[in-house]
Amino acid sequence: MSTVSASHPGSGNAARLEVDGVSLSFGGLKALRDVSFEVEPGSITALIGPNGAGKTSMFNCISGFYHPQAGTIRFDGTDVTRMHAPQRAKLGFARTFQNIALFRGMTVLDNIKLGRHAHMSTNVFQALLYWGRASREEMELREEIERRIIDFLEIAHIRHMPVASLSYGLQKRVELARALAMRPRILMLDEPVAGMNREETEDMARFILDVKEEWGTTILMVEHDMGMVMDISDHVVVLNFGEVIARGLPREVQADPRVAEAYLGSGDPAALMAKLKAGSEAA
Ligand SMILES: Nc1ncnc2c1ncn2[C@@H]1O[C@H](COP(=O)(O)OP(=O)(O)OP(=O)(O)O)[C@@H](O)[C@H]1O
Repeated sequence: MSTVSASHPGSGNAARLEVDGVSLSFGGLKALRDVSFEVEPGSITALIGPNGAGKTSMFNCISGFYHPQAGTIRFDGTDVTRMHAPQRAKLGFARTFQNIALFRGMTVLDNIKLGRHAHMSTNVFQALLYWGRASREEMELREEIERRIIDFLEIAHIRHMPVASLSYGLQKRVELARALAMRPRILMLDEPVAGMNREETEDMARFILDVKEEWGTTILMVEHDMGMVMDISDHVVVLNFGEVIARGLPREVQADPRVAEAYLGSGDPAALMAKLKAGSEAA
């Protein structure tokens, strides 16, 4: 397993996120209605719900791609609701994407290096200029961070390979590495195990838990794999038709008839448990 010490640059720097009364409409369609929840520092919170429930819309409001018409998003007490995505990245927001967003022709290491740019500028070209000006000490510090992330995620053997040559599961791991290179205070994972086989899913779940436990990073994820969500989350928030219908510990959410109804059309938690179990075993 990994050897990252408690003195890792990301440790002890977790942030609290508060979503308070957020509403978002697209024309006449209400994608989010008065959504409120908290993500505690150093915890894993999962945002779940059936297709079209509003999970991606919520994620985009938190990372700054969308701006809600009502409500407030606070990050360690700072109101970030009107801030743009690059400003939020500078505060410590980092995210991965549902469809992998890597430069496929570039090596793993170069992709991870691009994670740095969040703290320097708003685009890659400015980041490249910055590297030219950065002091030797800064460069050494960043290289140390990259080396530790690469060891941590067990990708040293592929660091000089082009991303396009890697399996899907490894590409997702490189995307996580790039997000970690931003030294996030909150890590937002958009369907981190979508499309993965069981072994890849278990590896990714282990790495996500390690990020929380060894770095203390606050983690918010959207994920459809219920087995994985229930295994590693501290807190689960359930959206349906843009509204929070349940939130709490994984076992509380699983036992909630409103959640069973949203997923199955009936309020039988036992049937939901059976479906989740079947889904996990089939994957
Ligand atoms: N850019 C947009 N323009 C118009 N409607 C949108 C836009 N983005 C989302 N919607 C609508 O808002 C609602 C919520 O969509 P959203 O993608 O947030 O749900 P989701 O829970 O992430 O779904 P899925 O699990 O299928 O990804 C849906 O009815 C969707 O069609």
